[in-house]
Amino acid sequence: MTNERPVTQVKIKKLHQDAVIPAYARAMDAGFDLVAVEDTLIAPGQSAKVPTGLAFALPEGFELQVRPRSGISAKTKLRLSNAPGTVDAGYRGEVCVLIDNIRIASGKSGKVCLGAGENEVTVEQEVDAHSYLIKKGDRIAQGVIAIVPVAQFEVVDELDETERGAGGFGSSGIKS
Ligand SMILES: O=c1ccn([C@H]2C[C@H](O)[C@@H](COP(=O)(O)OP(=O)(O)OP(=O)(O)O)O2)c(=O)[nH]1
Ligand SMILES: [Mg+2]
Repeated sequence: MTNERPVTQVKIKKLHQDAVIPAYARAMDAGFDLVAVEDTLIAPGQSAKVPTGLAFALPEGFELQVRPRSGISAKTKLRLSNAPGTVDAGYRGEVCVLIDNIRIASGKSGKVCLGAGENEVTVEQEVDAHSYLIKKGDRIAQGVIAIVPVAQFEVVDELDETERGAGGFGSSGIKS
C-alpha cells in the first residue's frame, strides 16, 4: 500500500475460532470480503442473518458499510436485504449479513443451488430446488470503512433556493 490512502486502525475480535479476519485482496480495493462463519440455507422468498463471527471496534467518526459483491448479484438471486448495511462505530456485537433469496419457489425438491458461486458443491436435501446454501467460508458481502460526518441540525423557516428546488423522483424525465 502507498501512503496516498488514509489509514485507520480498527480493532477486531474473533467471536468464533473460524472467523476470517478481513483483508484487502488488492492494494487499491475499497472493500474487504466478509465471510460466512456457518452454513445457512435460504429457501426461496426467505431471508437470513448470516454471521461473520467478527466484532469490530470502529473509531468514532467511522462506519462499516456492508455492501453486496457484484459477482453474487450478477450470478445469483441472493440480495442484501438492507444494502448498504450500516455498522455503527459504537456497535460491539457480531457483524452479520442480511441476505434475501429473491427466487420464487420451484415447487420441486432437489439439489441446492449454491450461494456465493464458490465452493461449488451441490447437496442432496429435501429442500426446494430454488434454495441457496451459503457455505461456511463463502465470501458473502464486502465491508467498506467510511468516514461519517456528524450533522448539527438546525430548524429554520426557509431553506435556501437551488436550481433543483423540490424536483425529484424522476423530474428530469425518467418514465416509470
Ligand atoms: O448489515 C448490517 C447492519 C447492521 N448490523 C449491526 C451493526 C449496527 O450498528 C446494528 C444496528 O443496525 P441498524 O442501525 O442498521 O439497525 P436498526 O434497525 O436501526 O437497529 P438499532 O435500533 O439497533 O440501531 O446492527 C450488522 O451487523 N449488519
Ligand atoms: Mg439504527
